[in-house]
Amino acid sequence: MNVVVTENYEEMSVAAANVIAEQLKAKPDSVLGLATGTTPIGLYAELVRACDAGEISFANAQSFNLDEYRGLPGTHDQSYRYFMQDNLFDHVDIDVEKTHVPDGSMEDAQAACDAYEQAITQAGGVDLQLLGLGHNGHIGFNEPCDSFPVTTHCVELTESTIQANSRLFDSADEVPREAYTMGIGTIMKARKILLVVNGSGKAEIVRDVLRGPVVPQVPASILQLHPDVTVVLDKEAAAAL
Ligand SMILES: N[C@@H]1[C@@H](O)[C@H](O)[C@@H](COP(=O)(O)O)O[C@@H]1O
Repeated sequence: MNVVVTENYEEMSVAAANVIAEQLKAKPDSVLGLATGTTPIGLYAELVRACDAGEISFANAQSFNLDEYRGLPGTHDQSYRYFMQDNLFDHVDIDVEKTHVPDGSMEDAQAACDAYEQAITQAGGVDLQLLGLGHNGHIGFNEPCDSFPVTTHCVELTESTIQANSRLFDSADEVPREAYTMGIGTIMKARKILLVVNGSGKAEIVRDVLRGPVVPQVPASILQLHPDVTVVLDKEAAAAL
């Protein structure tokens, strides 16, 4: 595991964006696994800048996002599809047809998840998967539980995740209770993984993830077993290491 500690959020964002930029330069038709949340907003802004400047191109790339709220159409301003359009897709040269986010408006959870898993396989798998980290160690929406979920599935969100994400909705009541997410197995199949974390509030969970035992109660701890992981932290998130 390659752990990079940066001074602040801006440096973290640039360092992480550089990993994605290098991937695109080495393989223009990369399959990128993308993430939402507040953590990658600066990283996406840096990718938009690099694309504008002609340093990188997404023209031949494909993308698969980690997760989506169940029940939110892509037009809802808190859906992850909307987030991706707003923060990245609308501002770079990616073909929107080649961008994939689980379809939160599909009622049949099993069908939605199976179709997504199949689409990833058909694309040849993910070359580089970007991840943020939940306060409880979740990645995507793989919440702490008793065994690692393997494939894309429907999850019930924990109360702590609902509370954490409620800041983006008008109230906690409006946060969907379920989501579709890639499984831990789906994530671990990515050829490379890039985990990005900032802020003192995540220092302890970063320590548990990187230095603690590999247990499904800390879902991201499984990354210790992946052969090619880069972790980019700001110094606050790295404080307990
Ligand atoms: N499903 C997303 C995760 O993919 C994300 O990594 C996490 C952390 O979000 P933030 O970066 O806002 O702390 O929150 C959400 O629950």
